Amino acid sequence: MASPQGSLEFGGPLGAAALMLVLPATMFHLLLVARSGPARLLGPPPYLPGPEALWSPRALQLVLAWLGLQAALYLLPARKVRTRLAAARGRRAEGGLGEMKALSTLIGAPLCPQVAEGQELKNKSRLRYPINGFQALVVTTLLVGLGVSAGLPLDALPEMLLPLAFAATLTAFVFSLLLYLKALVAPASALAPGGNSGNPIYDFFLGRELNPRISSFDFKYFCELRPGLMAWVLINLALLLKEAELRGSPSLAMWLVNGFQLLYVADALWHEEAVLTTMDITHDGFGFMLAFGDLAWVPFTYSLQAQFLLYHPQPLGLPMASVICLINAIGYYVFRGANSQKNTFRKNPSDPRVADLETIPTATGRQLLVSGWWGMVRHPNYLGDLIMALAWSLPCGVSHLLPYFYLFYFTALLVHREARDEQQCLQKYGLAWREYCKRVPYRILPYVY
Ligand SMILES: NC(=O)C1=CN([C@@H]2O[C@H](COP(=O)(O)OP(=O)(O)OC[C@H]3O[C@@H](n4cnc5c(N)ncnc54)[C@H](OP(=O)(O)O)[C@@H]3O)[C@@H](O)[C@H]2O)C=CC1
Ligand SMILES: CC(C)CCC[C@@H](C)[C@H]1CC=C2C3=C(CC[C@@]21C)[C@@]1(C)CC[C@H](O)C[C@@H]1CC3
Repeated sequence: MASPQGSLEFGGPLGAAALMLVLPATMFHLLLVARSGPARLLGPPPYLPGPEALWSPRALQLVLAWLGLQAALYLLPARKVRTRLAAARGRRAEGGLGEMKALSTLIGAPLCPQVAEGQELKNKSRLRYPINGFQALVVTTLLVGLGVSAGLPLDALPEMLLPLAFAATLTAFVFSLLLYLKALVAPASALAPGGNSGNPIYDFFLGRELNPRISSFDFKYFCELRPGLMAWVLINLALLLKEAELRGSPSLAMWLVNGFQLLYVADALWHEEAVLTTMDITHDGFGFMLAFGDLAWVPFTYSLQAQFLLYHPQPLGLPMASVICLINAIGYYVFRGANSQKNTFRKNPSDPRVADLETIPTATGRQLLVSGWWGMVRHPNYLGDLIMALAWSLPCGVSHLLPYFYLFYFTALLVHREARDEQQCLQKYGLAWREYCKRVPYRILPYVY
């Protein structure tokens, strides 16, 4: 996508083409290396898989069935809410509270919005999004639990990771192609600020349409949080079950990795609405980068630590496990504290939890927080996320570099993301942003960066 200055990002068409080869190749390299004896991150892969090791119609069926299940969970409650909304609209005469009560009684949930509005679009309209990701996680957990107790061989999944990753990559590629074609007939107002350079390779990679939808089904929002994140924890669980089968019980290290990453995914789905303000939803088009990232990269590389532990068991004593839990808790505290503080402030600046914080006014009418978490560094949420990333790798010991891949990749991703966000904020807030940078000089790590 073009940066606010109009230059192309990610190294332009050449960079985009290279990334489209390097990212899937890296994912397959990691999958192969994690199960090899030496597990060397930087060495060559133990072997090059032939087509028979990659292609499996069954794996493709599983990937499509998984997407179908998640799509159904995304749609079903949303439809209910929409019809109920219509019913609730009929009760407007009762006033706002009456409407909320009617809604919550109908959906059997506490008083909480089940549909959220996104940021304002170019044409001044706002899209509506179902907020039912956490429910989808609960239902998926119940279904998987039922399946396993009925004999579903979840422990067979670790052996299928290679063909599953191939099927997910293929699906992401075909999906991105369809999205590219769909954008050809989309109105100009539906296109993303970037991803429309005129170069087909670059635009295919970045994505042309901002919020591709069919009816109320929003493809980008759906993919960002559900199939990939939930597949990640499902793969982790399958690896844990496989370890229990091989060694009698799961190791403490495997428990920690599963627990930490489940917390992270459940937290993301619990705070699903927050994703509506991320640059992925508000700024980036939906192309190969996000489709591959969401559907293949997240489940198959973010589960690397659990993959590593299955083939390379690591001793972990209780004292060290406690220290690692403390590191994860600190990371989560910073990550959640910072994200919630900003989200609360953006929703309602006079909320008592944030009303006392110091702010900088901007010409847009919005304010920037300059005390609290956002007065410590300019991206405290990234700092918390990185501390958690460290805690996810530590249970794997220090004998191998491989389980630290996520930490290295994530540092690079967040440094790059932070730079893109700075550019966008500078464009949005101008002098006020410069003032913020002067008052809060460090980006992610206090006194270092
Ligand atoms: N695990 C993974 O692979 C990934 C995880 N993440 C995580 O997702 C979360 C969301 O990250 P991301 O979408 O990058 O962006 P952020 O949540 O950091 O949001 C950045 C936006 O926040 C607003 N903002 C910045 N500074 C201030 C301030 N001082 N006061 C008020 N508002 C401010 C600006 O938007 P505005 O002013 O318009 O509100 C800015 O564009 C993070 O916790 C991140 O760590 C992100 C990417 C990948
Ligand atoms: C394939 C490339 C290397 C880039 C892919 C990037 C994607 C994997 C990430 C882009 C932004 C993401 C966010 C999350 C997951 C990873 C992707 C999709 C979260 C959902 C993770 C949980 C957090 O609580 C919110 C994040 C929002 C952004």
